[in-house]
Amino acid sequence: MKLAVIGTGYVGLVSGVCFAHQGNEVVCVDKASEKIEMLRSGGVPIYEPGLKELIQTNTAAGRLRFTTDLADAVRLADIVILAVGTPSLPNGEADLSFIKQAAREIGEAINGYTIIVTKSTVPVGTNEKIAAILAECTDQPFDIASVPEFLREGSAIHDTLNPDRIVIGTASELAREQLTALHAPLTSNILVTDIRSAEMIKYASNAFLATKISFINEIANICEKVGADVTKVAEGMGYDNRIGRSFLKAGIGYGGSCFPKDTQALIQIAGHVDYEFKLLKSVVEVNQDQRYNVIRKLEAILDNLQDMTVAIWGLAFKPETDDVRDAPALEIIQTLLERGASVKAYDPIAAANFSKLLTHPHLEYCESKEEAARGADALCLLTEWKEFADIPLPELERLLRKPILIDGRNVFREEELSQTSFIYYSVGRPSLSQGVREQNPVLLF
Ligand SMILES: NC(=O)c1ccc[n+]([C@@H]2O[C@H](COP(=O)([O-])OP(=O)(O)OC[C@H]3O[C@@H](n4cnc5c(N)ncnc54)[C@H](O)[C@@H]3O)[C@@H](O)[C@H]2O)c1
Ligand SMILES: O=c1ccn([C@@H]2O[C@H](COP(=O)(O)OP(=O)(O)O[C@H]3O[C@H](CO)[C@@H](O)[C@H](O)[C@H]3O)[C@@H](O)[C@H]2O)c(=O)[nH]1
Repeated sequence: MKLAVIGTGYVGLVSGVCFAHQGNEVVCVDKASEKIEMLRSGGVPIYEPGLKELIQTNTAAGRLRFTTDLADAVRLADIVILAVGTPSLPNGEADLSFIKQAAREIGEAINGYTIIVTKSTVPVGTNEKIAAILAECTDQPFDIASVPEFLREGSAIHDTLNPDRIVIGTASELAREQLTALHAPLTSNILVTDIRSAEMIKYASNAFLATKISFINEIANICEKVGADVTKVAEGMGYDNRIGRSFLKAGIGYGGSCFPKDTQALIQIAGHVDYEFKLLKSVVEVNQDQRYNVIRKLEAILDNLQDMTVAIWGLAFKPETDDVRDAPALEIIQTLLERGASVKAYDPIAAANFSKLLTHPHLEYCESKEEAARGADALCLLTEWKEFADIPLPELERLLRKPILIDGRNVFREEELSQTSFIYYSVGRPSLSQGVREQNPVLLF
């Protein structure tokens, strides 16, 4: 099939490349000419394991090309995939301006029957608005479909080539047939729904996963007070198939380009139909507060952060990505700086993107984890990059001025810590934190 993919962010680029890899003829379009130039010259604007190689293979095979000319790509395509951004507006609603603009441009370009598929995450009812915009711009025949994307950054190619399910929301029999044929090589688990249900499936899925994370983070906070270990609690819960093991890792809360924005957008979607989504509001509130536990723990040990030097390991919102959108590290570092600390930060991949968001006279970006730790009064681990877990703890202890380690992702194990004199706080594992070990909680019931 001939596909045009509009937008070369994570979703557009990865899905375009993967569809090409399946043997389709794909043109990826972006209005950002610097991205297209980079892609044409063999570069990749995002860090995603395996993506560069897959782009090279499929470009060389002549199945994949890149352009800024949306009209040309759309004219040649049987199926047009919309994968532009839907960022948050200040009130939390999804900003649909990129979607509407792209829909107008597509409408003006289509040439013969075309299926327009929305992969961007959009509020319920948006695909109908897209259809209305298209109809205003063309008298050519078209159908629309909502095919939400579920890939995760860092494992985007694997997720796209091995999806748990494909959801196709459409009212058109022809679109259903063609889109089922397009996705059939990826999975047999294809669910066809009406358009509004498909749009809702995406938000409900992200909101549910975010709820699991806030739930386990609250359990972790209670574990710290009652002397239980959240990693054991999560393991014990996860063996129950009705609960499942995934998304029960306690930490500093979720970040990234999706959960924060999509939870806020769903609260707004509900609000527009006069429904207060109380549970999801609490999920967001818990998540927002969770990252400040890092600061609270530091202050519990150091008392005052003024003139302290704090090392930060990890800036990306999760490992294996250079994406720093809504990364918890941002607010944590800003708070440290506001409280008078100096910060030495290191991330293997994401520092360049992070430094576009935050510069400060007391914030230094370091070239290695060792450089960041050297001479610091405390170290906070915020992203669980593998290289952090690999460092021998006695070596780390020698680098730091004070052996204080706040592990926001529960990376280190008791056996490793027992050979050191670290004051160690993790998340929901009180038996490992010296501070709590010294004052075992008394349970009055
Ligand atoms: N990032 C993810 O992991 C992920 C996963 C699933 C779903 N989503 C959803 O997919 C959508 C895209 O997310 P992303 O992170 O890939 O986006 P992004 O913001 O990183 O990239 C979007 C791209 O679209 C381009 N663009 C905007 N308007 C255009 C136009 N008219 N013509 C051509 N190009 C245009 C922009 O220049 C940009 O490069 C969002 O709705 C997001 O919620 C994202
Ligand atoms: O047990 C867990 C799992 C994740 N996280 C955090 O949650 C955030 C999101 O992680 P993840 O879901 O792995 O990454 P994303 O790339 O943001 O993917 C989510 O958002 C995408 C965009 O909508 C969806 O397509 C994916 O299905 C959905 O998992 C990160 O900050 C993680 O550190 C935890 O704290 N604990």
